[in-house]
Amino acid sequence: MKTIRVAAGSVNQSPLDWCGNLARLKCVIEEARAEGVQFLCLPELAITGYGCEDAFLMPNTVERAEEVLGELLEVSGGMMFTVGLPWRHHHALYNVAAVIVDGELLGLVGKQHLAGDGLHYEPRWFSPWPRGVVATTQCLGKEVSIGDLIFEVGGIRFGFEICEDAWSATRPGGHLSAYGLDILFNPSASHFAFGKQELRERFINEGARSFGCAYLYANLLGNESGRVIFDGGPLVSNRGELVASGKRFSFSDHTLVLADVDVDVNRSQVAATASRVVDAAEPTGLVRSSWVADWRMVVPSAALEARRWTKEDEFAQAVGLALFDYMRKSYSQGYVVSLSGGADSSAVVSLVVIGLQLAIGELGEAGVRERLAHISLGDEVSSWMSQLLACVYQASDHSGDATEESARALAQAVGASYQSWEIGGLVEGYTQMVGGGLGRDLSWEEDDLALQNIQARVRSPGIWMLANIRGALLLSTSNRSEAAVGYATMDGDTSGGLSPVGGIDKAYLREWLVWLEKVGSDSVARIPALSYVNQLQPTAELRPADHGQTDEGDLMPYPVLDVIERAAIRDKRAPLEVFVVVRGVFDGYSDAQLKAWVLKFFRLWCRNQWKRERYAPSFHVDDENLDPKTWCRFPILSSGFEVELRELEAHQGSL
Ligand SMILES: Nc1ncnc2c1ncn2[C@@H]1O[C@H](COP(=O)(O)OP(=O)(O)OC[C@H]2O[C@@H]([n+]3cccc(C(=O)O)c3)[C@H](O)[C@@H]2O)[C@@H](O)[C@H]1O
Ligand SMILES: Nc1ncnc2c1ncn2[C@@H]1O[C@H](COP(=O)(O)OP(=O)(O)OP(=O)(O)O)[C@@H](O)[C@H]1O
Ligand SMILES: NC(=O)CC[C@H](N)C(=O)O
Repeated sequence: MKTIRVAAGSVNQSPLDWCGNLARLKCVIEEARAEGVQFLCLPELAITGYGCEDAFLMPNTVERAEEVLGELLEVSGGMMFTVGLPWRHHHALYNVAAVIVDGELLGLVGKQHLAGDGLHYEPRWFSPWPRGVVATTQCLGKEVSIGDLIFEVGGIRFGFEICEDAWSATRPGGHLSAYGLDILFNPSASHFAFGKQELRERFINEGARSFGCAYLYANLLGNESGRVIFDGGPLVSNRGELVASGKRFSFSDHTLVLADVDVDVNRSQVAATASRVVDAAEPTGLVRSSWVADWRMVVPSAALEARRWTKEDEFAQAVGLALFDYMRKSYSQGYVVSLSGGADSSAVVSLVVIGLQLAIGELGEAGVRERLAHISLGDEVSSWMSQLLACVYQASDHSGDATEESARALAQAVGASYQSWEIGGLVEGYTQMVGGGLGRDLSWEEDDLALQNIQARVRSPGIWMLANIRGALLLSTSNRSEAAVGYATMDGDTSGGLSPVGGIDKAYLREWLVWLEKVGSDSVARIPALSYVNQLQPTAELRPADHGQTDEGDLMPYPVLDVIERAAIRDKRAPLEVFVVVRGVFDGYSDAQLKAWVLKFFRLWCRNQWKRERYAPSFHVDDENLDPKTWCRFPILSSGFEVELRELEAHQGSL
């Protein structure tokens, strides 16, 4: 029996936060040491933070990262760990994992497959390290190996797959395993998306099974740089079986999971695999160290977080954590929401509440005070919500009692501060002023959009003013479905610094609110006061009540909009193909009606790219994202699929 103790740790880092990032790394290393860990995996680019953007190109960034690495050497006595940083070699930048063993830097492993799709832009800054190439570099005043390396430390063989490396068909574990692997390390910076942890578990288990080793997976944690949420949730698999899985969406600075692995058992199983391809020669990139980890005689243990994740729970916890982190990392005093009592603003309020409740649940009162040290929180925990979240209902002449009741009930139930303002006089003032200048009275017949938009815009200055006074962030409430078709007033209801539900569609938000009212989970408490909003039909309430305005009347049913949007934008189908898709999904509508909605979608989509460019940053939750800065790019000016739409319009008969 030869048992080693391995661990994977997640850390909540911030880009370029040299002192904070170092302190958190030291903390997790010390905890691992106290637990007797011998081999520890820490995340990709954890020294600098993953989201440094073009600051990766600053020589200062690489120099500071090297200094931090030097400080980490000093706390590496008696153990091996790996941590990620950017590194320059031959005037190119590489994304590397440093391997540190008992006070010595053994080498720098280069990432071979750069992440360049979706919200990842690594090829903008980094070069991929070529397979099979090994070189030397000067780091911390000494010559060390860099490149496609494999290590033998105290008789334990280990190699690396750095995040995207493991997502590729040509993952490095395949060729490394020919030389015999005891451990494969995967330092990662893998963004949250619905259902993605299951996918990670699949390739981690599969790697560990087919390479016959222990697989250590360490992801980053939390809202690191604004938009992207990292799950945390470190994992250890041994020969295909998940043996340790850490908390996802933790509010702590770090999480750590341990596992004891019997190397002898793994090796004999591998030796018994007749189909295994073995390379008897030494690998070119072999780096050896004589440091010997103490062998243990302990029965392998496991630390599994056995939890089935629903999409509802993932959404609540990921965005709750993202909002909490955003508040503390932006040093703001809390949040302000213009609360209409409708679905979007109610969802935004609920997510802020969930974030604070989860933080209190996990960190306790003292822990939250420490995390929000820049805020002088009230003596009573029960007063915190009203201190950190202010909601304002802003009634116009067209607002209904039902929405005000819904807004008030929610704010009171969650303990947020609440007030109600009248904006009718301000709307009237602008209408008179502009009408006076034009020399005519404005009317709904002639000036419909302008009269709608002025109400949404008049709600903006007061709520911004309140945000300024409270030193708080104004949250905008736009959802992804509205963003797709520009169904929002720019500088009106789009006002705000952060858009928590900008990445999620309206139909799902409404389902989620029902779940939150009626179901909840072990971690996320129900909010029964959402019963009011869940009974309302979504409406902008911008036209007089007798116009019977509803979002779906102005646009189209949200479920249809979602299917069109997915087919057109995520799946990149042409208008006629989109029509074929929706026709296959919805048989209750006529062809003429569906065609009209597809045409409307494309026209509004093309016309409103400029609005999407101007939305406040939102959180990434899936691959249907429309954020032009990170995910979905489209020209602001274009012909708007003129020819394709004409063809669709003219199309008759069977398809
Ligand atoms: N390519 C371009 N680049 C830069 N700017 C461009 C532009 N095209 C138009 N514009 C500008 O945009 C203006 C029009 O945009 P904007 O003023 O935002 O308004 P607009 O898009 O015309 O109308 C807003 C729509 O959103 C709906 N809405 C508003 C508020 C709340 C809700 C709700 O769901 O609660 C719904 C409302 O019913 C209406 O259908 C133009 O006057 C022009 O100045
Ligand atoms: N009466 C109001 N009081 C305060 N804010 C309002 C009011 N009406 C609209 N707003 C602001 O404008 C945003 C957009 O309006 P919208 O009607 O789309 O709200 P909503 O919360 O999405 O409700 P719905 O589900 O009815 O669409 C709201 O989320 C809110 O921030
Ligand atoms: N940092 C990375 O290499 C991330 C890429 C990987 N496909 C992921 O999303 O997890």
